Amino acid sequence: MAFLKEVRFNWDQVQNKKEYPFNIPALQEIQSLNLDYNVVFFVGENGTGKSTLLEALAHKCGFATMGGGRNNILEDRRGNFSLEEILTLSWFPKVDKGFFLRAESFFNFANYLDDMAEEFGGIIYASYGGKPLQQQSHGESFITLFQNRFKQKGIYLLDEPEAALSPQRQLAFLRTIWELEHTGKAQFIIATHSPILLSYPNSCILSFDEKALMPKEYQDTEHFQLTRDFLNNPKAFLDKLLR
Ligand SMILES: Nc1ncnc2c1ncn2[C@@H]1O[C@H](COP(=O)(O)OP(=O)(O)OP(=O)(O)O)[C@@H](O)[C@H]1O
Repeated sequence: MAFLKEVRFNWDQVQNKKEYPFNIPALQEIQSLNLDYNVVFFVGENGTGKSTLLEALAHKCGFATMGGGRNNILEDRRGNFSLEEILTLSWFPKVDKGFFLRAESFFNFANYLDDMAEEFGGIIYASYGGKPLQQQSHGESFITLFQNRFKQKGIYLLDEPEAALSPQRQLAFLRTIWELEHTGKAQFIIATHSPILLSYPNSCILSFDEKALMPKEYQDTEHFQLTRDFLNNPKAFLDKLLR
């Protein structure tokens, strides 16, 4: 269910649009962003601003900025979250549960759980499959997280969840998304480079590659087209690339 309907950007509060995080080209012309979909994807080339917007949304939702939910206090020491200050979120209904997954700092999140377990005991792992995430492979710990922590009604902000997942597990993850979203329990906003995840039906794909962030059809994404063309003829691609 789409809980977060819209994000408005209050650019009049920005003094210098040349400085990070206000200098992201795909965002600078945007006054409001329609997020009224159960599943929204952010796509775009590396460095186009997907994580920056996702982190600002996570911070605005009150989630731990290194990843986690509201009750986790794992903060990003980079501490630059000024983008969130110019965002106004429109909710209906408002939810305050959910999770922010950052694949790149998931190790820190697992460490954080271990520190908490030392202080409060193994009960800390109850929502994470009953054992330390560090004792599982990267991919297994992601699956454990999805299966055990992604149950509550809420908003799930995921930054490159495919990072640790095999193609088969990415397909399984599509099923996890479906089970939560089609029963009205969850809204997902996912930054991804995965053509498998992007195939999820009835989603909204927002492309950061355009002059201003805009929706794109799955088949029109570079992720789909490049992967399709490559797999249709890997040899021709490699002959051209490696000569
Ligand atoms: N703390 C920071 N200070 C200054 N610039 C930054 C900071 N963090 C990111 N940037 C820059 O902002 C731009 C957007 O970065 P961001 O991480 O949001 O991109 P992205 O689309 O998520 O990339 P990727 O697909 O590689 O994860 C990049 O040019 C990056 O170098």
